[in-house]
Amino acid sequence: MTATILRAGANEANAVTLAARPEGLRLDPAETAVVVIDMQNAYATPGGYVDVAGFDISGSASTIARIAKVLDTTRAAGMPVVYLQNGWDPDYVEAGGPGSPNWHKSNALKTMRARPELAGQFLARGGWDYEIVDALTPRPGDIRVHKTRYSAFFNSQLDSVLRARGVRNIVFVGIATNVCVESTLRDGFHLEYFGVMLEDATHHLGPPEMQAATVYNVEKFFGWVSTVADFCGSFGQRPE
Ligand SMILES: NC(=O)N/C=C\C(=O)O
Repeated sequence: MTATILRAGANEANAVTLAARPEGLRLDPAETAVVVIDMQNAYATPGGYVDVAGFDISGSASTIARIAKVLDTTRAAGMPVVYLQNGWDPDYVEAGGPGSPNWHKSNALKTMRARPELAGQFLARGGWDYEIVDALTPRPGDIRVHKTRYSAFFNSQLDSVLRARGVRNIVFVGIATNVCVESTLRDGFHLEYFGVMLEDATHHLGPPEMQAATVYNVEKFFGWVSTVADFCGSFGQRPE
């Protein structure tokens, strides 16, 4: 850690120092939220969409356990927990038809088209695949936001939910590092949010280089990278 950045306008008296790369950050908990990206059965449970589509989800159990620790610390510190849930209505109108690139690129939609016996199973609101994994079930006071594309800022309530609470700093956890986490952190950057990714509370889709590539992108261009231990150590010391 070479330097420490205090976000302009933040309340220094309340700020907490978070070890991060490329610089440490001083963050005011009153302006900080944890955003949980897509910790749904689809992405983190055997039998869910990405498992059936052939991606390796062997790292998801340890990721879930580390996210649970982050959320305990976040709630105890009085900071908002915002859960994103990726998916569409049961008729898949929100997925877009052939006129949408999403229709062509979504591996959930492609897998269901290739295997008609799976039609309707993946990422449909109201179904098991869409639900948050049991171990991370939202608690009273947590916020759920639905999203229909990789970036959680696109056509969703996320920006309004955060701005209404005065949030300027977003700590990201979830799956997948290289798809929805990175897309959302990038869009947050362009909306002037300070984005921090907890690298060991995220998990990639595809080969391990994908995790490393996003860590590089975030650290070098779009935000800051920290760890679960550093986050819990810093924010866990605040009185409830
Ligand atoms: N949550 C994600 O990162 N999703 C990635 C792929 C997909 O939803 O098909």
